[in-house]
Amino acid sequence: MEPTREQVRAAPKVLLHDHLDGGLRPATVLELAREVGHELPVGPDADAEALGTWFAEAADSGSLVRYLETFDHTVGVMQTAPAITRVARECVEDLAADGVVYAEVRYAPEQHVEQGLTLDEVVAAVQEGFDQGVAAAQANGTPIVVRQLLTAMRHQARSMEIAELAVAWRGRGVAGFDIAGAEAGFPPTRHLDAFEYLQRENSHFTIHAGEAFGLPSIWQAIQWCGADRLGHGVRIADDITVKDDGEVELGLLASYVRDKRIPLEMCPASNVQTGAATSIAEHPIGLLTRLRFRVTVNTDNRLMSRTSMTDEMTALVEAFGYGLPDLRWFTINAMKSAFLPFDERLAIIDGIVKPGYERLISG
Ligand SMILES: O=c1[nH]cnc2c1ncn2[C@H]1C[C@H](O)[C@@H](CO)O1
Ligand SMILES: [Zn+2]
Repeated sequence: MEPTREQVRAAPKVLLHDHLDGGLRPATVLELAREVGHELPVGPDADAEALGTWFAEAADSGSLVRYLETFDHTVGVMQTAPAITRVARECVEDLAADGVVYAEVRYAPEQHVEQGLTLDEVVAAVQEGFDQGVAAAQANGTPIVVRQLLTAMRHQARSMEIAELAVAWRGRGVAGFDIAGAEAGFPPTRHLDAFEYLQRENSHFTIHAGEAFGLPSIWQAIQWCGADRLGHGVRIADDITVKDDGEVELGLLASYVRDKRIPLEMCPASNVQTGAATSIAEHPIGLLTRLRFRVTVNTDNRLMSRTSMTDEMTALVEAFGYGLPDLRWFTINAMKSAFLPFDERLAIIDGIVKPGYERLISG
């Protein structure tokens, strides 16, 4: 039996790949833009609905580079500590209201220093907002655990600094590191020194790879840089052949990713917008799930992709006929792959995820 949208919303969900600067409420962008004098691409009379539509349509471009241009209008209004704290608090409130019980939310500190904040002040402002959001969600009866991932922009040259920042903030709300931005032309090995440093420090990191560029990017992320997880990784499907008789053949890299249980942070709606997949129904997540890769389901950018965890999972239910046990599998995959200590992961799996699905399945 396919779950209803309301059941999907009620199910405990785990989110590993969500950008803070890709998840603002349209109304908040409008208000902050007015406060700081940031010029938006919509007319002065546009309301939140119209601005939300602008983001979704502008991002629906078939190109990652054009998709990323829309972030000028979110990053542009996140340049002061109060603005950043507000966005971070609302992010947690929105995720908790959507039934997310654990989230790792990422952003690039280096993009929030235009008006004089230090990198450290940016991380502190986000943490303040996360703490406020967690307290509000707890009071609301929808408890959530949230961690930051610090992203370095792959076309810039600050990855070592950001990696050091992630290590300095370890244990104070930051669980790991990431690189993002335009993929083609900016291979992860450009930042090898940062990844080697993180490994020496026993830190965790994920790398956006195999989204707008193919197998070489995934190969470098894993075999040169040592990524714990892959951001997107959809193009791993290029290394899988499905023959006419249905037999499946995995290339060496695809085998490695599956054998080592390397988590794939899949973001179906975002991939359709950037052209990494033609539709949800044709998204490689179907094949990869069937082949039992370590697949996880994520939102990427809730504003630009007009999505939520409930939307992503509901779309998968509609496209592939998944039931609650499948959604539980994605969720446990994600929780197993989180950058939290093992005992804390287990506590969420056994104490929250499994009983939550059990109630829905038996009820
Ligand atoms: O899907 C993505 N691929 C590559 N980069 C991305 C994606 N979504 C967001 N970003 C970029 C734009 C943001 O400003 C930055 C940090 O969150 O990460
Ligand atoms: Zn992303």
